[in-house]
Amino acid sequence: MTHNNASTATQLATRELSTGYGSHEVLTDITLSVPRGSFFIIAGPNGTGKTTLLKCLAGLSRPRTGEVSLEGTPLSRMTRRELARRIAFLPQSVESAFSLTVREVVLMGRAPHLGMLGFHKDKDMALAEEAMAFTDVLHLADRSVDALSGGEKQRVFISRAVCQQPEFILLDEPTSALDLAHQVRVMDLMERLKLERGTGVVMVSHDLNLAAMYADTLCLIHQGTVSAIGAPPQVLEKKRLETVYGCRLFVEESPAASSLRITPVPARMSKDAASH
Ligand SMILES: Nc1ncnc2c1ncn2[C@@H]1O[C@H](COP(=O)(O)OP(=O)(O)OP(=O)(O)O)[C@@H](O)[C@H]1O
Repeated sequence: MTHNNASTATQLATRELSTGYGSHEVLTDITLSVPRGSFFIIAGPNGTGKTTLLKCLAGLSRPRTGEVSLEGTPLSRMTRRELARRIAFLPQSVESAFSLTVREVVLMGRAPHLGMLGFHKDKDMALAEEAMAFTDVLHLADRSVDALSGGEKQRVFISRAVCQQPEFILLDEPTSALDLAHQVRVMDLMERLKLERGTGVVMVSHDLNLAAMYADTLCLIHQGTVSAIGAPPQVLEKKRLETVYGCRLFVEESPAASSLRITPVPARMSKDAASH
């Protein structure tokens, strides 16, 4: 089922966003928007401000100037609870302080939706089961999260975000510690969330090849500003990427999904790269 267009009017957007830490300005004048039902990937070299941007989009950091808004309402005017109902954020690493079972962690996704007394209802339990099935962790439901592998844990925290039923899900490098099969699994899950539930997916990733295959919009950040934004083939231009990343690259047609494939070139082969 493809999500209808009614909700694509809902946008998570920044306008002239600038921010930093102390005297260090990290992001300058970032204006972008992500519609619901789209897959938006943020890439760029280390230390260029991708995580900082994602935290601003999640409402966890306030920009110094400019604004982040959801459906036209500035995040700064929304309560934490409302934000948590509408936007799920998965940081680079999630540590659980207590030894909780997978079901308990996934149920935590319902917290922003609970009534005054904070009791889970049958509906919350059913949504947790559904989220665990969607992310293929149902068979782990009664296991302690602490005793799971990195890939399994990653899926549990994605499951918690799915259970939250957010309009937007924001993920910081969710595939960086995963093997190839699990990388594709996480990307496929996000694609299903986008298509079946109309969720807006915003992901920070260093993997330009995955971005080329999955992103509707790729945003390349360089030195705190948007270097390029658009469909992956428009952004993944050899000269631009070599300038931004400061290395030689092969950029060629990939056999997969008629997308581009980017390969960094070892120094000993860099003469060959010039001709590609
Ligand atoms: N809490 C902080 N206090 C001070 N400086 C910070 C803080 N967090 C990040 N920075 C600095 O801000 C800059 C951008 O950091 P950020 O984590 O947003 O970059 P990034 O593009 O996500 O990097 P990476 O690809 O390495 O994860 C870096 O120079 C970093 O050292």
